Amino acid sequence: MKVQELLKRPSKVSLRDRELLLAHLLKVKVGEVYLLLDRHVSKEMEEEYMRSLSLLEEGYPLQYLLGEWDFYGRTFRVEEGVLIPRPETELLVEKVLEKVPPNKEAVGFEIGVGTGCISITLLLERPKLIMYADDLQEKAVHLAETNARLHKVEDRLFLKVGDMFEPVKGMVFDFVISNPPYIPQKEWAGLPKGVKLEGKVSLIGGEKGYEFYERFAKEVGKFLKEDGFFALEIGHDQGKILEDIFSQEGFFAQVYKDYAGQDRVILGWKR
Ligand SMILES: C[S@@+](CC[C@H](N)C(=O)[O-])C[C@H]1O[C@@H](n2cnc3c(N)ncnc32)[C@H](O)[C@@H]1O
Repeated sequence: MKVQELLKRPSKVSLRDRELLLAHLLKVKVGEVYLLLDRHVSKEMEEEYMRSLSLLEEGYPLQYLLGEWDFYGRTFRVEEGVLIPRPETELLVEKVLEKVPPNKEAVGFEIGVGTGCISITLLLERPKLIMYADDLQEKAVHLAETNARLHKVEDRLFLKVGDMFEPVKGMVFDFVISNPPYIPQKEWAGLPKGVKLEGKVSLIGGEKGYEFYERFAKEVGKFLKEDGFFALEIGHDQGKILEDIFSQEGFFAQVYKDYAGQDRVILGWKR
């Protein structure tokens, strides 16, 4: 069977995802699939393609099938149970890059490192930066270590398993960053099956959804230098409530919307 026959097989999986899957199996870049349309594929590859296609049709995430996904123009390993990097999170990275000049020697801390896509991107964009990062899940910390080695920043990323600020007690930072879980518990049941594979601990923020920020707001002040700041990804409708929470704890806070016009990032400073 030829590549073009595989690609033409009717499926409810989008053409783009089928191209990505084929590129992965053929070990080429996605743009090169169309140069190989006349290539014959082995029986094994045909079977693997069909097996993968069935999984995708059942809602299994393409990213977990591929074992990798792109964030900010770079490729990161991904694994079930750890959040797949999202394009929306690039805005959080951009806001921090705007505030940390390219040659500044700064030290940052990320809570909930996941794949490591945020910290590793910041380290690659800012060569004098040092990052500390933690995650409740050991699996995430191991994955972030793998990604840090892949991108050769392992000597500037200090990782620990731990809860929120516990692994960095007594330290102060130029900034603290996080893309925490922020979905309310009641929405869990309605999430697509594939999204649930990213794990409750990655996604669910508590009954209200914003419990992480309430805890964070009470503690972050102790971990920021006088001119330090924090930057957090937030849910599309959480801007107002979070501005109030941070203002009550003595911070200036500003909400930024994403390209779809939804609340997406909050930045804050000590007053
Ligand atoms: C939404 S995911 C973000 C992952 C990654 N930073 C990203 O943006 O792709 C949230 C991560 O925070 C971790 N997490 C949740 N609560 C935490 C806590 N209290 N302390 C440390 N990590 C936590 C989860 O295990 C998960 O990996």
